[in-house]
Amino acid sequence: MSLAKIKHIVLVLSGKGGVGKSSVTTQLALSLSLSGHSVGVLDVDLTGPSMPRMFNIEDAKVTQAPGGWLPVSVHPANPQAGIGELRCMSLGFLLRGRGDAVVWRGPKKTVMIRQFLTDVLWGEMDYLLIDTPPGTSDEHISLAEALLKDALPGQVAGAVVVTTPQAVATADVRKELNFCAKTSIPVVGVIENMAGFVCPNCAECTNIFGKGGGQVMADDFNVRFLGGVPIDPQFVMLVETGRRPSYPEGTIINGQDFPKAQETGHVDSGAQETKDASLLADKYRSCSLEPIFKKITQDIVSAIG
Ligand SMILES: Nc1ncnc2c1ncn2[C@@H]1O[C@H](COP(=O)(O)OP(=O)(O)OP(=O)(O)O)[C@@H](O)[C@H]1O
Ligand code: SF4
Repeated sequence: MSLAKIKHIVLVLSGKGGVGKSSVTTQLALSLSLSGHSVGVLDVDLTGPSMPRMFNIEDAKVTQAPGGWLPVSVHPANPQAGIGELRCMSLGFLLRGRGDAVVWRGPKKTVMIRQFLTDVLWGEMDYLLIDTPPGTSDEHISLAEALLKDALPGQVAGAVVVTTPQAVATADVRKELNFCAKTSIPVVGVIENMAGFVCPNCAECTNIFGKGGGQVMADDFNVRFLGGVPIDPQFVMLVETGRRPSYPEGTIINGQDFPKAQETGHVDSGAQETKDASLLADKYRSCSLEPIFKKITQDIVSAIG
């Protein structure tokens, strides 16, 4: 099995679309890699594969080697800088055009998911993050069955469930947590995304959708609450244009002063700055969400052991 040399497999789930599951997967991957772990990201959201866009590697091609597909490199390891390598495999690389969509029926999707689990040559990796489609579809059941059948004991560390402050009040997230219970996939924890908004004018974080629902729900289900992540327009800018985030002086996020990106020594070359995948992790260091994900990944790493 191509997953044999992966230490920990983590699924990223969300009750419904658009809550930021792929953004969370991206940031977990960057954060784990910035703390020295080698990370693979497998995008099995077959109807809307977004990881190539998130990592700014949309034009990359997957190479077919004798034993299977070689995942695309987002960046190599840099041991001097304490950065682990990051690789990605997605159906998006196999589609011909950026706007192409997959309109397969269930059985074909099941076959593709199985192939992704068996035919990608990951090699040795500390973490494999699997970005799943929203909801609890047949694809999730196929994925859970295939993983639990083929994975080594203890290799499937569990699921990170992503929600938003509004979604915690709905049945979707609860369905997701019930799905984990039924399929015997442990819940690593819940992340509440879009918990507040970082104003680009004054950099103050305002909890426009309320706060604390994720914590309450995690308590109800007796699972870990990993933290709240505000909406930061600078993160969207980083993904969409590849430009390094830069904040006004005195940025306050989650009640704390955010260290000024300008002080980290970068020179913001604005529009001249081009999309460069090798610099994504470096630019992410200047994002207000980076310290939040650093703390979340530390909690995940210590929970998984
Ligand atoms: N914390 C955040 N701050 C700023 N923008 C965010 C945040 N979380 C998500 N977004 C943005 O919201 C949009 C939807 O996010 P994303 O694609 O991650 O959602 P998803 O749940 O994976 O959606 P899908 O239904 O396609 O699987 C993206 O443009 C993303 O950049
Ligand atoms: S948070 Fe402050 S600067 Fe931002 S829009 Fe509101 S009032 Fe204006």
